[in-house]
Amino acid sequence: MKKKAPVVKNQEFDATVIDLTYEGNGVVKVDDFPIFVANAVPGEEIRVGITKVAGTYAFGRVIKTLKESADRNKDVDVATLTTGIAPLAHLNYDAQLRFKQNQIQELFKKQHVDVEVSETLGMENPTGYRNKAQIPTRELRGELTTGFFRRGSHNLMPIEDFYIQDPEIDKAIVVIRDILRKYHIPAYNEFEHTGVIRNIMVRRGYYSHEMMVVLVTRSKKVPGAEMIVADIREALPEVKSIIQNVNQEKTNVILGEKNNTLWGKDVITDTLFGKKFVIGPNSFYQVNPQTTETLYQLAADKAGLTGDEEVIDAYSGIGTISLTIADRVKSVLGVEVVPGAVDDAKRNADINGVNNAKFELGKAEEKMVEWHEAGMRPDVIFVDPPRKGLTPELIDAATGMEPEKFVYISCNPATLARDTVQILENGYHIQGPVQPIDQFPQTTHIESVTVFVKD
Ligand SMILES: C[S@@+](CC[C@H](N)C(=O)[O-])C[C@H]1O[C@@H](n2cnc3c(N)ncnc32)[C@H](O)[C@@H]1O
Repeated sequence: MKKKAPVVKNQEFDATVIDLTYEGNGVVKVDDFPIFVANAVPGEEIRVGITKVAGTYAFGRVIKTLKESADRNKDVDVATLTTGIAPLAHLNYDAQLRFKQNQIQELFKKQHVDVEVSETLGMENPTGYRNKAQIPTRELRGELTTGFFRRGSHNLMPIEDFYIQDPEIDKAIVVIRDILRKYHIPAYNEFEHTGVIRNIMVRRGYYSHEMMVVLVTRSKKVPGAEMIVADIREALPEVKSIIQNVNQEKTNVILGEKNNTLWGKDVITDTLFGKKFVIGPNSFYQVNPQTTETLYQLAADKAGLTGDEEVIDAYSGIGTISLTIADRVKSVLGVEVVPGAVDDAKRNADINGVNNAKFELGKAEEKMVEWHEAGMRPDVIFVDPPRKGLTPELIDAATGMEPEKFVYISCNPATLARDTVQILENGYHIQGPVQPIDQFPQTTHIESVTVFVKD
């Protein structure tokens, strides 16, 4: 029989925070029954108020902190902590880095994989790093408002300082918001599926300072588009590209597939390792330009490239890994599922005069099987999948091609640890420690590089 919850809604009591969840919530327990509390740091003593009781757990809030932890970050305001933009910001940066190393260790342990995990490589200045913002807009008090959703909700909280974004992007969001207000452009209403502007996306090249503005709209047309474009150009001279992206679906996915360039170029450029990259609106580009070079350098070094290798770069995006390693290998073949990103990758190879890199459009899990069946024998395979990780078919095909090295760049240690079990079963072992790199400070996201070598 299900045990009755030992707490009820609105109950208050004092407790010690004993742990932190993957989502960054503190954990307190009553008779072994877990209660998840936002903005609570392990070691702290708090007065908890129960906000919701579910079957086997409950949620609570901090009513009062009775004893503060030395790991608490005091340099962050309440608004940032209330939104979901920086769910680890209540921890000081050292504690965040330890949390990430520890998460990876725990997830491997759960899979019974014995592996060493190095200390997380962190940033010197771990705020204001994001080169891309995707800001939701909603009508609040009769006007289009920008901000971020409160944690675990779709209630927009108006904020102007997004804490982890490039401050120039924060300023641009406010400017664009005010221009849209000036022309009375209605924001999206997700309940009624009405309104015009769903999101404002801004991307800014870290080195180039080129800015792209994408207005994501529910409607096919943007009323007053010409005036809006003129005002944005005048107010934000860094803007090189203004695009309308149409998303008419009832979905949480931000971008639709259709883009309409309202003014300027259809891409912006940025630089990595001295190479130039064009980046289109739908293309993935690492959001932390300051740590991306470290990440790629590490992956390339760990692969021990000598110049003779035939390489596969699965999940190749706009070709950043392929093109930054191209002069250290014989050839590289990328595969990527987003057509615009493959176009960008091909353009990037041309721009940089790289002629030993090729890119194919397709699902990595299908292409790898095709290439395996065609008898391809790469020396090194890099994989850099989205959070859902690899498929069993991809792992079988990749290991079946018997590369000497298999370099796994992961943004989700849970799927990394899961996939590792199969890679090890298929005749590979882990070389050296897993290296976490903090691509996403203040958030619970964890990036790492793991190298597998053929037994
Ligand atoms: C984490 S990003 C890595 C991109 C690139 N390696 C980089 O560092 O910029 C993952 C990429 O995989 C692509 N992708 C997602 N699912 C895919 C699939 N099934 N097959 C191929 N590519 C896929 C995404 O569009 C995205 O560009």
